[in-house]
Amino acid sequence: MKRPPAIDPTTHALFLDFDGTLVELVDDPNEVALAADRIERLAEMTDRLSGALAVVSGRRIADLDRFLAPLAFAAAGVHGLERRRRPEGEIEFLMQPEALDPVRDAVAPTLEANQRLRLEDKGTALVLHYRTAPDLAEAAKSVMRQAVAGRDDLVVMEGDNIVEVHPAGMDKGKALADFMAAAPFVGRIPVYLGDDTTDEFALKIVTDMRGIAIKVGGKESVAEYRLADVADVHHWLDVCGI
Ligand SMILES: O=P(O)(O)OC[C@H]1O[C@H](O[C@H]2O[C@H](CO)[C@@H](O)[C@H](O)[C@H]2O)[C@H](O)[C@@H](O)[C@@H]1O
Repeated sequence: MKRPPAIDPTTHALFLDFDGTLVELVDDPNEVALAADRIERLAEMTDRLSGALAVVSGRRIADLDRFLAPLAFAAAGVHGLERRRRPEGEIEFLMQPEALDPVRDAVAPTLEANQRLRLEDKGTALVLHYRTAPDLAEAAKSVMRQAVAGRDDLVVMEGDNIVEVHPAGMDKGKALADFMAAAPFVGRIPVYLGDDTTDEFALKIVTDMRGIAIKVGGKESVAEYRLADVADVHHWLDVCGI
């Protein structure tokens, strides 16, 4: 396992995935938690990086704000379909929730029949969770694939014990590249930390940009560097040089 190098607060920009990177994975998506001192540390790092720190998540930005309260951070939410370039800025929504109404209708009977599946409606994305019902994984994936059949404006994306449908054309890599094109990120070298398959889009872009791509955990990755788990991420954030 190759440990990441030190970070220079004057030349790097830091992008952090949320679930599985900053917070431990748990059964109930509403029950994740980050200790207050860890949130303070992120704010301190934001200051040292002159604002060049963003959370890049599959979560809605409103949900990230709830978990990171009382502070707020620059963020790309729902894999980039929501954007906020500065902590105090407005959230931009790149798609409207109505696009997913036919998918909501299509999955409703499966949810009714399989009540151990959990639907997370993020407005611009719909997620079926099967962490507590692994035997229903195939049913969840199948209903989502069928719901988008013939719709080239929607994609199915799989994550850690979830299957998600959202509008096509966006992923964490594209979101990161857009952030890197404008202040306060432009001109810096990107550093990205993420654990899941959906983070590979960003880890690839960062590798192409000759940045520092850091995979959290043991899954296969394009990333050059590794951290073992969430605890190791927080240890590294404390010693990384920012
Ligand atoms: O991009 P991320 O910040 O890693 O968000 C990815 C998804 O995170 C959440 O689901 C994951 O975490 C849950 C809580 O630990 C867990 O129960 C689930 O199995 C994981 O996949 C979130 O609920 C999703 O909307 C995000 O897309």
